[in-house]
Amino acid sequence: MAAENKLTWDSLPYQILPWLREALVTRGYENMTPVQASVIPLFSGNKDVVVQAVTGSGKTLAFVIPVLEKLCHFLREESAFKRGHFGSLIICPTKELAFQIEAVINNLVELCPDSDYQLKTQAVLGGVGSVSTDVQNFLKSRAQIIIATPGRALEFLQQSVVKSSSCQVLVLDEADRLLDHDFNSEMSLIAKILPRQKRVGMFSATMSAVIDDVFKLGMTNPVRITVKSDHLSKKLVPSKLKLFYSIVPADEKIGLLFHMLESYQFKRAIVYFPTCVCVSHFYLLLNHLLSCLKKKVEDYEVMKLYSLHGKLQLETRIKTLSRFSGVSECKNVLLSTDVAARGLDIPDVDLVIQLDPPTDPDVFVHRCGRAGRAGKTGTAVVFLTPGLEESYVEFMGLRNVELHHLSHAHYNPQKFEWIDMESRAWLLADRARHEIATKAFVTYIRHYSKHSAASIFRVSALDYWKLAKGFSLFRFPKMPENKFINDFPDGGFIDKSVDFERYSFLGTQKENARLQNINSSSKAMQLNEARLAVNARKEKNLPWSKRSKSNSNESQSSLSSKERKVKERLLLPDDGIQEIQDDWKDLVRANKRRKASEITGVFDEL
Ligand SMILES: Nc1ncnc2c1ncn2[C@@H]1O[C@H](COP(=O)(O)OP(=O)(O)OP(=O)(O)O)[C@@H](O)[C@H]1O
Repeated sequence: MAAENKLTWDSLPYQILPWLREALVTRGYENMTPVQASVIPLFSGNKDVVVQAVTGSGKTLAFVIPVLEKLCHFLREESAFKRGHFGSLIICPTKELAFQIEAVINNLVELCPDSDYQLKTQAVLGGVGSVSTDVQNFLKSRAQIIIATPGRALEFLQQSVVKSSSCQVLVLDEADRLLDHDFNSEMSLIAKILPRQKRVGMFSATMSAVIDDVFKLGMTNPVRITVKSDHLSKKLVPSKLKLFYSIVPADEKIGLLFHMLESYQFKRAIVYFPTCVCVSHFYLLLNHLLSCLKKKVEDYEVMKLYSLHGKLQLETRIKTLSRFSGVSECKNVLLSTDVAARGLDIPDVDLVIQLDPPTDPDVFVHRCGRAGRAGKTGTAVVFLTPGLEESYVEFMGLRNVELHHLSHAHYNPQKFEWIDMESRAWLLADRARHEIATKAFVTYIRHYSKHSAASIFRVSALDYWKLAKGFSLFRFPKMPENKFINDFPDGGFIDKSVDFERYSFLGTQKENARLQNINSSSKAMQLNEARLAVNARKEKNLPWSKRSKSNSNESQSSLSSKERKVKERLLLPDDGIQEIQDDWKDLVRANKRRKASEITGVFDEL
């Protein structure tokens, strides 16, 4: 990092522990960054701090150094923490970030020659093993520094053998995220469990809404420290990070993305998508398009794609991140949800592309901030669709985030028509791909409805035809939003040439199940027809006054009340019981999954 004004470790108003100073220099941190110079003396002393500093400015060391110093001082006086006690709790919103913080600490601690200190860390993470395993490991290792995600941190603290009375420091990394409504209740309970006599540090690049919560966490005399990109500007992003927007119709986004990934010079890029299924769909599709290019162009410069989202196993997520960050001969591109938006420090990410702005404008700053870190240059581009979304530029300007227009003079949409053709052929080859694309489309719309800037991002104003084309859909799914679609086609069929009766799965098991389903549906239809005929005959024999009542009872009774509600919600035309039952089953499954993911943590939604 460029040392502005040479802030050496010796220029601190007190002397940093000699082993730590040496370890820092050995690890390449010759000088302090501005945020470290401002925070360390206060937080190592007796102040609680609320720190807002631009992405990539070195906030991690700004809390890691005080944490290590406090624990070393404690250990020097008390020689050890009692069994079941710990000295510091660092909470962050994602597992990836927890591992990253743990690595930064261990990287320094392993250079500590003084056997008196023996500082140890433990990651305590939701969805990883059980809390009782965490406790067993903790009692065995006697780790003094716990790095945890909020839900598991609370569970851990609630175990009777875990004693929090010796906790000296509480750190909230990405504090604004930890104090928002998703985690607020856990954080309040954690604050009640921890002793009052502790230092608290809150860190983030965005701190819009946390100030009211400061006192809830037991901060007695907090100091607010704000470090902007340079002293004169109010900018919330690093000065070497250039922010751009491009106006792109929804059906041209993938073409333009391809163009940029092909023609831009970069080492590592992160492309953000709104939901896990969107990442899965576009990861598969883009990989296919890349393989097409490799066949067409002989010396095509290979680009490697990676996908990351919260529905992947933790092990896969960690492996993906390490491969994406590792040495590579070619350009590396990570397709991700917001699971990689905050805190991740991946070397040499120099390009960030957002296919859509995030629902929370603060997340925009964090996403962009994966590039242009530690004084390096970076570029971040967001795609906006023409119409209402253009006002996002002004909206962000009011938040001191200045976006510049990026035109793509060398981009010729016609040159990318092959993408539409290849995508179509690829989807037609396997009905499963169309199912994923459909799910991605639905989750996209659900996600779009959650934008906090609701006047800019209106579900009713979306261009559904172009959007569906962007997802390569052959048929609109049944969903309440269909009422917003102009000239909604009969049965939702967009591409009438696709015969859905014959549209098959590549996998034999799925295809057999589909064929069986068709078979049993047609049998059910025959039975139903027979039943209707019997009913019609019965009705003929009924007195006239009772006819209509019995008719309505008949049609209603074949559906359960829940199914009826689903039918109403889906605005279905009266097109068969089987489909309603399928939709109902899907909804029940989705609800179960949602409940399960609520238990494992909100970030699993990403
Ligand atoms: N004193 C220093 N000298 C040189 N490099 C540093 C120094 N402090 C931190 N860095 C490097 O700067 C990069 C960014 O640091 P860090 O991840 O702590 O940023 P951050 O402010 O927490 O960012 P974010 O807001 O995105 O979480 C890291 O690669 C880190 O190694």
